[in-house]
Amino acid sequence: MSWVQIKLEVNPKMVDELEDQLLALGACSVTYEDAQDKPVYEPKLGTTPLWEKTILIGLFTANTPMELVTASLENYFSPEPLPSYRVEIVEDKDWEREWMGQYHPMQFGERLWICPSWLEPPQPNAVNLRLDPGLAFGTGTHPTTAMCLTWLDAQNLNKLDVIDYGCGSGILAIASLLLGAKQAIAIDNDPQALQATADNAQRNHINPQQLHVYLPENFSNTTTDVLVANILAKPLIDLAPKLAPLVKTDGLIALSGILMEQADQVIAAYAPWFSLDYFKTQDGWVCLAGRKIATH
Ligand SMILES: C[S@@+](CC[C@H](N)C(=O)[O-])C[C@H]1O[C@@H](n2cnc3c(N)ncnc32)[C@H](O)[C@@H]1O
Repeated sequence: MSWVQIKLEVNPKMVDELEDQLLALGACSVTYEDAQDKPVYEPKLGTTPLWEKTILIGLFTANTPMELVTASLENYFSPEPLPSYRVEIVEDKDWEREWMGQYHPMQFGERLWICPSWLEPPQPNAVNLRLDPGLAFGTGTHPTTAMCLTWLDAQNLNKLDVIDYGCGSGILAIASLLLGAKQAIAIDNDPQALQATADNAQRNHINPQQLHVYLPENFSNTTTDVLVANILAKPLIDLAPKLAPLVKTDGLIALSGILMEQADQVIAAYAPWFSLDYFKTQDGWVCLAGRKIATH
């Protein structure tokens, strides 16, 4: 299995804070090395000498959209520029053991827990979704996923249909079903995400009749009670005219993957069909939620 890592050249004083930041962004592990121990970057004239810097390394699963990670880091460092960094693919099975020690059961809202398969759920009577980091995005560690999970937990999904647009690992579709939804449709433009969703559904004993996975081009439009989409602001804005007809009048929508400064643009793009409001903000990200209004 391959991984993707981001190496940031940072001031050693920032290491602890940035480690938390990378973990919050979904890193499976964070390690660091003093630049003088293992020089990775050539010193340039007029720049801070290497030995005053630390190389912080955040390791992510291969399909993590690194543009989400770098956008979030840019936001974190703003108004200062993002320090010098590089993103690279890593082939190293030893990392698997590294992150196994760092991925813990997590609670979202009142009822929902995401638990790795190698640990017993701390609350056996809670709604426990068993999930391990894999090739598709969506473990619950990223704030954009976490906010959607909290939103789903806060809804009464009993007997409702849910569409998870941009399903990644299928975490939101599977959580919806475990929280009582009648049926879920999971859509992604990455075939690997659809495979991961099917595998994760099986691991959670989801009835195959309740979950259907589609590439966007193979999905014949239907209407749903609830739509959740954790993609980036730009695709969400482009998709607005396509997603709007999928939701029944008075149906619910939650949109995530949006940076604070992009929220107004997303609200405006969906305004012809939805009254959207801030549901939650976390680490510079926003989750918008609302209902479909009657249009004439
Ligand atoms: C940030 S991940 C979210 C995964 C998961 N739903 C979660 O909340 O963790 C976004 C997913 O959307 C998919 N995606 C991006 N643009 C898309 C589009 N235009 N149509 C369908 N899927 C898309 C990506 O392949 C990726 O799996």
